[in-house]
Parts: sequence; structure tokens; C-alpha cells
Amino acid sequence: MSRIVIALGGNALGNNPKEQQEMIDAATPSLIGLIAQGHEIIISHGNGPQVGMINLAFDLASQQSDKVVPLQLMECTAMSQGYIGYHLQKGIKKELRKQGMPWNVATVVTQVVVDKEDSAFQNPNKPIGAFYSKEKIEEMAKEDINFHYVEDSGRGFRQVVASPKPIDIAEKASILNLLDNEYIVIACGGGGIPVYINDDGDYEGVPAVIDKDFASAKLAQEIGADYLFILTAVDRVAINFGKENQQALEEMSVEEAKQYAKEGHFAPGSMSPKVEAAMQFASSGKGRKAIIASLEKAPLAMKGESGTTIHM
Ligand SMILES: Nc1ncnc2c1ncn2[C@@H]1O[C@H](COP(=O)(O)OP(=O)(O)O)[C@@H](O)[C@H]1O
Ligand SMILES: NC(=O)OP(=O)(O)O
Repeated sequence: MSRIVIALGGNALGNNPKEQQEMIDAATPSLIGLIAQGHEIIISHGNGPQVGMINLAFDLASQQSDKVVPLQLMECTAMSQGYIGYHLQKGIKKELRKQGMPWNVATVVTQVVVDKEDSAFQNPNKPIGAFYSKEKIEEMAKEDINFHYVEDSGRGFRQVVASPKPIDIAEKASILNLLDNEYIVIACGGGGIPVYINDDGDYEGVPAVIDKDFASAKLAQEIGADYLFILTAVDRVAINFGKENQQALEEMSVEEAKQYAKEGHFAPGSMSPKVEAAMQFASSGKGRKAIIASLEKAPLAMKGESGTTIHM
């Protein structure tokens, strides 16, 4: 039996509740298939589009009514954990019932500890929200001096926010407890709610969005996982991505990945954190492997027939 952390990409979950539930329902048979093979699974997920949508919705509503206030990113992330966790629980429960499997499933609202002095707070680089044209995003940036944006992997322009590195997972003991009691656990959604430890030793939220690939690698290490699956919208990691000589990779060693990263093959804010998180996990213990694959082809990736495997 292997313990597998599966990270689902926020951009692979669609742009509205209907799309999201459909994407999740399409993915659940392969996730449940792993349990049928005797593995233990822990699911984490991204929230880039969703946290941006929630943040924007409260901003716009607060401009229309004094009964609504703008929400900070930690509360928006907490909401996205509930919204996505709900759809995951619903879809997984349905599939478990169909297959007559007695497992339980629970979402853990997860706080992830970061360093308040992380340089990421001075250098926002995590894309969130919808994709916009250059004209539209320039217009948005004019209205808010704290609004930063980048071009995101040829898909359009997006707002970027601070994304500190995860240091620890506050609810780690609860997650392990649920696993011991045969729960399918959904945790570290949206990279976790960013918190730091204040002078009294309490958790204090901080406005940022942690990269879910780094949080998932940290989670996988902390709970002693054997595999980290990072599921996104492309079947495989490529070198020369988006160019005529694009080449999809079936596998790469950590050393090869480092070299490709140095040559600039992985876009910052999208594929780069995935490959970095995969390298971090693969280097963290003997036999540990990370696989980057598409949500759609997850069943094939699980059989080694799709995806890119990153190994020592
Ligand atoms: N070298 C690369 N190989 C494959 N995809 C890449 C590469 N560089 C950038 N990408 C882009 O990165 C995207 C995955 O990142 P992103 O959409 O941010 O992930 P998530 O699914 O976690 O939201 C892919 O769909 C692809 O458009
Ligand atoms: N929080 C996060 O990393 O989300 P995405 O996977 O949607 O970028």
C-alpha cells in the first residue's frame, strides 16, 4: 500500500460551480480507483481562479452596498477551501456509494504557517483570478496601486499576489488522525490559509495565496507519503513549451529537471512551481516519486502511461 498526495490544479477545475462539479465528477473514478488498488489518498487542490473570483465578488459588492466589506485573501482562501471541498466531498461520496466502498471523506480547513518576513510579500508573483486582455488589466491596475499583474503562459494577463513558502501545516495531527481512521482527506486547499505565529504563540492570518504545489509537497513530506501526484491541464511537462520544437517528457531526474529549469523551460507561476515542488518531494526520501499529469489522464498516469515522472 502506498500513501499518495494528489494535488488538483485550480485552473483544471473550471470557472464556475457547474464546470467545477463536472470536472470533479469526471476525475473521481480514477481517484477512487487508487483506493480500490489498496492505496491511501489525500487530496489537495489549487484555488487560483476561485480565490480571485471570491475576492473580486466581495470587492464589487462592497462598491455597491455598505452592507458588504471587501474580504482579505486569507478569508477568501478559507471560503475557497469550503467551496471546492464541498464539491470534492459530494463527488467522491457519490462514487464511493456507486462502488459500494465504505470509506468516509472529510475536508480539513487547513492553516499553513509561513514566515511573516518572507521576501514574497515584497514581490507578488502568484497569478490568481480570471485571464484578461492587456487593455482590461491595465484599466484595473489604474484603479488600485496595489494591483500587480503578469502575462500567464500565453493564456492572457492575470493579477498576481504574494505567495510565501509553506513552513508547517497547523492541522497536520488532525489530518494524520483522519487517515488512521480510514478517511479520504481533503486538506491544504488553495495551498492552505496563510498564517504566521504571533508573539503570543497564536496563529495570525496574513493576506497571500500559498502555491498549492509547494503546500502539497510539504504535506506529502510531513505525512510520510510515497507519491505526489500533481494534476493540471496538460498531459505532460514539456521543454520548449509553446514553441515549434516543444517536446513532452515522460520522465526526468531531479538533476535533469534542475538543468531544464535553469534553461528557462518552465514558466514562473505555473509550471515552474510544479516542477520545483516535484523535485523537492522526490529529493526528500528514498523511493519517493512525483508525477505531473492531466486531471483527465490521471488513470493512465497512475499506470505509468501518461504524465511526467520526476525521480532521484
Ligand atoms: N514547460 C511547460 N510544460 C507544460 N506546461 C507548461 C509549461 N510551462 C507553462 N505551462 C503551462 O502551465 C500550466 C499549468 O499551470 P497552472 O495552470 O498554473 O496550474 P494549475 O492547474 O495548478 O492551476 C499548463 O496548463 C501550461 O499552460
Ligand atoms: N493556490 C494555488 O496554487 O492555486 P492554483 O493551483 O490554482 O494556482
